[in-house]
Amino acid sequence: MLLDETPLFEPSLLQELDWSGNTASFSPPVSPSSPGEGLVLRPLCMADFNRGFFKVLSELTKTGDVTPELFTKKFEHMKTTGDYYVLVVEDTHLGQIVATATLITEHKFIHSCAKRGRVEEVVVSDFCRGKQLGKWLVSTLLLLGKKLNCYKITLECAPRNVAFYKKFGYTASDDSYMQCRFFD
Ligand SMILES: CC(=O)SCCNC(=O)CCNC(=O)[C@H](O)C(C)(C)COP(=O)(O)OP(=O)(O)OC[C@H]1O[C@@H](n2cnc3c(N)ncnc32)[C@H](O)[C@@H]1OP(=O)(O)O
Repeated sequence: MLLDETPLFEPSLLQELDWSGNTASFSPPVSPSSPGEGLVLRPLCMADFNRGFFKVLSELTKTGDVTPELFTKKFEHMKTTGDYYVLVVEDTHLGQIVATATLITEHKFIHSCAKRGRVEEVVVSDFCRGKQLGKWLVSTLLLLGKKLNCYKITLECAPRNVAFYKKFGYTASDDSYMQCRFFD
C-alpha cells in the first residue's frame, strides 16, 4: 500500500497565516520561521502513518486497531470533504510525529450560511511537553479558523486543561455539554 506525502490540505494555507493576529506569547520563542531545531509544523500526510501518528494520538485516547487500508480510506474521505485540517509537528531528526491538533469546519445555514470551527485531538508527545508545541498548534488553528472565515471556534476539554485554552482567549460557557455515547 502506497502511503505517500500528499498533504491532507493545501500547505500554503499555513504559510499565508497572519501571525500579527496572534495573541499568545511564546517563551522560549516559537514561530513558523523558528519553530525549534528540526521541528516542522505541516498538514498531515499519508506517510505519517509510519511516523508514529497513531502513537501520539494514543497518548490522548483509545485509537483502536487501525490498518493502513482503514487509515487511507479515512484520509481520502477527509481530504475530499475539504473540511479537515489535521496539523502535525514532525521532529525531522527523529522522523517522528511528536504533536498533532485538528480543526474541523462545520457548515451552517445560520449566521448567513457561516462556518463554525471545532478544535479536536490536541496532543503533544509526553517527552515533548512544556516546549510550547501545544501553544504553537492551538495558536495556528485559531489563525487558520479566522482565515477560513469561521464565525466561532469551539472545543471541549477536561477541567485540567481549561487554563491552557484560556491563554488563547477561549472562555468557558454555561451551556451544558451533553452526549449520547454509542461506543468507546
Ligand atoms: C480539544 C482537545 O483536544 S482537549 C485535549 C488536550 N490534550 C490532552 O489533554 C493530552 C495530554 N496533554 C498534552 O498533550 C499537552 O499537555 C497539552 C496539549 C495540553 C499542552 O501542550 P504542551 O506542548 O505541553 O504545552 P505548552 O508547552 O505549549 O504550554 C503552553 C503553556 O500552557 C501551560 N500548560 C500546559 N499544559 C497545561 C494545562 N493542562 N493546564 C494549564 N496550563 C497548561 C504551560 O505551563 C505553558 O505556560 P506558559 O504560557 O506560561 O508558557
